Amino acid sequence: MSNKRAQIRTQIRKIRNSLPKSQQSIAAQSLKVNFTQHLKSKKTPNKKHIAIYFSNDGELDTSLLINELWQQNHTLYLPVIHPFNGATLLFQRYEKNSPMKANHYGILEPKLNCSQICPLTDLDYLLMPLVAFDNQGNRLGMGGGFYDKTLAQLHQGNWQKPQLIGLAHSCQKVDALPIESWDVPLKTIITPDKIYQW
Ligand SMILES: Nc1nc2c(c(=O)[nH]1)N(C=O)[C@@H](CNc1ccc(C(=O)N[C@@H](CCC(=O)O)C(=O)O)cc1)CN2
Ligand SMILES: Nc1ncnc2c1ncn2[C@@H]1O[C@H](COP(=O)(O)OP(=O)(O)OP(=O)(O)O)[C@@H](O)[C@H]1O
Repeated sequence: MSNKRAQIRTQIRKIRNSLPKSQQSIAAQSLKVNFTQHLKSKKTPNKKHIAIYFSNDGELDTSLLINELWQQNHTLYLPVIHPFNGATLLFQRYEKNSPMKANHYGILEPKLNCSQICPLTDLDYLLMPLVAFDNQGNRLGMGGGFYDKTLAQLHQGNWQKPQLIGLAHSCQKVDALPIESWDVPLKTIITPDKIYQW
């Protein structure tokens, strides 16, 4: 792992973990507004299959957005760390009463139920956590390679679905990230202040 990537991770994780609670709450509200507006701007009113994540480590809080998307009758999924297939993710249906358990990192995920897993290319949107992003839509994550390995199957060709959308605080933006061959750049990143599109 490049030292520079590790340095950026440590630095940005520290900054986002020190955001005051009041700012986190405002950011969660703005995320809800920004993503729902983004959906509306697409003028495709039907219900979508959307993978999201449970916030951890100072990440942009998704809880308000989750409730809003349920109210709008979209179908939601959360990442589940694959029980044996290396460090990849499965996306499992998430409903209000889904049984949950903490994963290796203490992040809640739905208890594995194979009948509720959505194939990656059946998702309309994949909302992704990230530690840092840059001016070109490159993404640096927590360092497990979970999302990159999961997306590797898509990266081979031209795919329509899912649309990859990164979620981040504005303070997670850097000018340029040192990129690696397996990094999958994002076309959209939503922050509380701005929607970036490439
Ligand atoms: N909210 C959220 N969920 C997610 C991710 C994420 O980045 N955010 N992931 C994105 O891939 C996957 C989990 N990846 C993670 C990788 C490292 C750590 C972490 O806290 N690492 C500790 C070391 C802990 C240990 O090794 O036991 C650390 O770096 O301090 C957390 C999640 C799946 N779910
Ligand atoms: N497509 C891939 N194929 C094989 N190995 C990969 C792939 N993507 C990432 N890796 C491995 O995973 C490790 C971590 O990758 P990286 O630092 O890019 O993770 P990250 O983007 O920060 O984490 P995450 O995607 O979980 O948020 C790398 O050292 C690399 O060896």
